[in-house]
Amino acid sequence: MPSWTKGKCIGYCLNDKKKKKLNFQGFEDLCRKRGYEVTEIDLAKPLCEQGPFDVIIHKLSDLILESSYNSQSHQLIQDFQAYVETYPSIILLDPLPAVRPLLDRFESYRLLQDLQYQDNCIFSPPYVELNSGTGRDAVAQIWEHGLTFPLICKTRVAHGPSSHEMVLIFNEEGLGEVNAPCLLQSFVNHDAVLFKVFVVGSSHFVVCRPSLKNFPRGQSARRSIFFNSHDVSKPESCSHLTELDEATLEPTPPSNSIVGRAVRGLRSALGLSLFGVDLIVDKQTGRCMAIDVNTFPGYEGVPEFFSALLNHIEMLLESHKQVAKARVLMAEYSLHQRVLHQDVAQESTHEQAHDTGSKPPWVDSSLETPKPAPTDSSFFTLTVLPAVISQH
Ligand SMILES: Nc1ncnc2c1ncn2[C@@H]1O[C@H](COP(=O)(O)OP(=O)(O)OP(=O)(O)O)[C@@H](O)[C@H]1O
Ligand SMILES: O=P(O)(O)O[C@H]1[C@H](OP(=O)(O)O)[C@@H](OP(=O)(O)O)[C@@H](O)[C@@H](O)[C@@H]1OP(=O)(O)O
Ligand SMILES: [Mg+2]
Ligand SMILES: [Mg+2]
Repeated sequence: MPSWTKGKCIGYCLNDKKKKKLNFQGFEDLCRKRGYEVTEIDLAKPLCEQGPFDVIIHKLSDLILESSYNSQSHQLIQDFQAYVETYPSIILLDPLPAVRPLLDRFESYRLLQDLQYQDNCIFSPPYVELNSGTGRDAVAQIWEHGLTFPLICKTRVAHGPSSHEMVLIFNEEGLGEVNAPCLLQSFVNHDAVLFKVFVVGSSHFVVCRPSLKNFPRGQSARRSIFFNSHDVSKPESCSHLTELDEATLEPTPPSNSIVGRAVRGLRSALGLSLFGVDLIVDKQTGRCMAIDVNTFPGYEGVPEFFSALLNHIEMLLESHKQVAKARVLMAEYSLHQRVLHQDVAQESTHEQAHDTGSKPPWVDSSLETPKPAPTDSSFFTLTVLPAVISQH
């Protein structure tokens, strides 16, 4: 057990369903084996009585959403946010302001479009946001934005059981059956295969899942299909909607380079450590399309999830330690500079040599002549700090 993990405390805050699905006890056991303390956080009790924490892992999506209409949830979120702001040394996976955009499809799909502008290798199907009324009110926009039938309708809210209720719409008539707030997106044929990319810090893992089958492009007389996304794209999903009508070859998975570009682009746009992105390969163009981004997803099919998560935490702890060290060094340096300036002032007054007796940290005592001292504090801000930070 490395000695530096001793006494470090990892707090977590997950609902019962998430703990059970992840088998989170396995993660707790792994952490304890490596010398960490692990504490389950009870948001109803004062946080300062439960810590101190070095790391907090959470999925507070339910509470964040509830906080917009429930004063009790609002208070709990405020208290949590105030606590982590009071102790900025806590490593939070992930910060609440970074999580929020992924709970709203309007925001997350805008992010996907930005990604397409920045890197024209990662596409996302065209869509229209519906703020009020029914889909009928969006007909003009649908044509204007170049959307093509069939359309897939998704709720604006991206988290929670009802957020997975979707509709496949085959004609303008069908648009009358869906209500705002929702998003209408072109359906893209992709041979019923979904590539789920699960991200943990700088690592990512790709798993294959079933997905919706192909449909003829353009308007048709078909009636709309209402479905739950968890019935089509979970590992165990078994639905007539995922059975292809024609025999086709399996699509070629997106290349490592494309997946890597999508992950890097999203990681820097989102500022999250734990997220997932769903990719499909457009049957017509062969382009890789991002169709969904999720905060702290299930990582089902990723046996390395716990070790990747703990490795990521250890990398962050180490990097915090280095930054803290550099700060101490910088403080010592400025203090020494001040002492030196005082001495120089005194020397010029008394016109005599003066030795402070203390050695600045950059003087290597094993050498006969001291290394030249840096000339000003910019040495640290420009050289030492960036070097330390860039290593992490
Ligand atoms: N534009 C699209 N074209 C083709 N199929 C799509 C498209 N968007 C979604 N799908 C299909 O619908 C399913 C659900 O869509 P999406 O991933 O957006 O829903 P979700 O409920 O947010 O999923 P998750 O459980 O991953 O959060 C996908 O797994 C895929 O099979
Ligand atoms: O983490 P939760 O339990 O809340 O559910 C998440 C679910 O994971 P799980 O079904 O394995 O648990 C995820 O599935 P995968 O992408 O991993 O397939 C995905 O559907 C998220 O959108 C869900 O988040 P929510 O809709 O709740 O925001
Ligand atoms: Mg999805
Ligand atoms: Mg989703």
